[in-house]
Amino acid sequence: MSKQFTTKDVQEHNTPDKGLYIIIDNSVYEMGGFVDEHPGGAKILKRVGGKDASKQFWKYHNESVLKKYQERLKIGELKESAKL
Ligand code: HEM
Repeated sequence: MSKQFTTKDVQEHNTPDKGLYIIIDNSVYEMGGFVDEHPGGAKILKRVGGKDASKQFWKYHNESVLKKYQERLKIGELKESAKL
């Protein structure tokens, strides 16, 4: 089973130093090691650290980006109770 996170866990990881967690749909991604490589730039990613970035993600990317990077960046899922 994949690791479960609360929205609080995600909120507490909002800088590359602490770990830069973002939520896309109900999955949690750790972007700290990827910010400097992100083709869309580091700044825009840092701005959504600790937050749900689903809307922004789907605006600029498609499913193939997620498929390509999820093995490297995905660290788990949001807990059921955190979806409220
Ligand atoms: C798992 C998270 C993410 C991954 C793996 C990722 C990866 C990428 C990749 C590979 C590109 C190059 C274009 C492409 O191949 O489609 C890109 C472009 C971009 N990304 Fe991300 N990205 C992520 C999250 C985000 C988020 C959360 C934002 C906004 C807050 C963002 C904003 C952008 C922008 C603005 C571009 C440039 C689009 C363009 O030049 O047309 N990305 N990203």
